[in-house]
Amino acid sequence: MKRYTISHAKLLKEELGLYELTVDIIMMIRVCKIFREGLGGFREFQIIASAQRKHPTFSVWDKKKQSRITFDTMDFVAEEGHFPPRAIKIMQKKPSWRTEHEIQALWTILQVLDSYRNYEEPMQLLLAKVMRFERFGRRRVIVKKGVRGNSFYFIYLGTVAVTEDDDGSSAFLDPYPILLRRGGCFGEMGLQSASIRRTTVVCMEETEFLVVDREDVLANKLDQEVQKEAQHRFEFFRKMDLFALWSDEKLWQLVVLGKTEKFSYGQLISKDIVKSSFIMFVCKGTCEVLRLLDLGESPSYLKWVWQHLELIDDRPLRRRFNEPSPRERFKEFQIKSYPLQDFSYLKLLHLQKAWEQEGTSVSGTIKTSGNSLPKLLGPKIKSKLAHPIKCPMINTKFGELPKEAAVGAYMKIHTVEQGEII
Ligand SMILES: Nc1ncnc2c1ncn2[C@@H]1O[C@@H]2COP(=O)(O)O[C@H]2[C@H]1O
Repeated sequence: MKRYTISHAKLLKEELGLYELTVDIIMMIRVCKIFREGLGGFREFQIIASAQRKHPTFSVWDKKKQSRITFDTMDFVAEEGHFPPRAIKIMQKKPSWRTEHEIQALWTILQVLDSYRNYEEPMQLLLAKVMRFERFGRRRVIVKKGVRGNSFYFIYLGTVAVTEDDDGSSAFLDPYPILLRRGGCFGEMGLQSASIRRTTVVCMEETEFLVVDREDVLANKLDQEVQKEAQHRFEFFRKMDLFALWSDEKLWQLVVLGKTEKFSYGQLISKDIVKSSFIMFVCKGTCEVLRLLDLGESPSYLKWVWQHLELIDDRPLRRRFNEPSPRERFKEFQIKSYPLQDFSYLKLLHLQKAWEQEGTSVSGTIKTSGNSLPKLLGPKIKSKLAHPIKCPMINTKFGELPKEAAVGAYMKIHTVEQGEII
């Protein structure tokens, strides 16, 4: 009995020791976490704090506390483009701890982001309530293809690339990676369900994000707003003739793949629609498709400009631009005049044989009009400006062109109406 009592006490002591050790470990983890968070904030401050401050701080004597309170004005100013430190501080708080006033302040700052403004105001305020701030360096993978994810990201500063590989390395080798910049967003599917990521997103430079986590979305009833918006998109597609034969299930798959974007009057939607990887449906309003007629890309414009400049400058015209020889142009014309596919090589062989048989020379039959200058303009310009012109030049495909003469014009080629597709 005695022996049993001793061993029981020993066991109890051992268990207590284990308990104390566990408590110590938990305590240490908590302390480390607090330090980490503190240092994170300090690092952000160091990055953001400007090197040249005029009147960075001022202090007042607090009578109650009998101590000096120091106030750093730079806390309220962000270095150009960075997320303001005051907003970072608000975003470090739990959503439920953020006051109405703070949410309103965040809402104002976030208006610079196009993708944020796309949402209706109630949704914008809810997002401001739950967002957290993150900053990551170049090459950091934010979302990994094939991995389940439940966060949605707004880009406040910097650039990310969307890639098909797992580690995002292809973005640094690809001459034309898919890039998302300030004001863009990605991972929106993570808001509706913890879905598998379709692509990898990697930072191309130091990038600042505002992140929305799914658990915060659910806790703050944001999912209802997201659902409302998705329902709206579903109804829009349902009315379109194009999807008349699609089942509801298929249409929902399309709905979750897309997002609604708003553009103001005169705002550029896409610089080169041919290179865009999106299909756009116009839900409201109209937009215009313009074609740029870049005169700098036109050899005849270049020739025309130089014809006029040579009159002033008195230099040989042909030296100025790399126009192909008439023979080359004729060959190219004959090749192009063949219909069907690109059998250029065979066509050229065939043509050469034909010329050999006929014993004709192509250059003999073509005359260039390049040296024939407009007679009327000549004397007038010459008499006005007898000295050579010095002006900044740009290099084009066909030779040098005075910078001022590198002009172009946009031509409207189509208007896309509500319910139509780009
Ligand atoms: N071609 C693309 N252009 C821009 N963004 C894309 C493209 N493909 C995927 N994405 C975004 O990259 C994200 C990767 O994670 P998700 O699949 O959750 O959501 C994806 C989209 O938000």
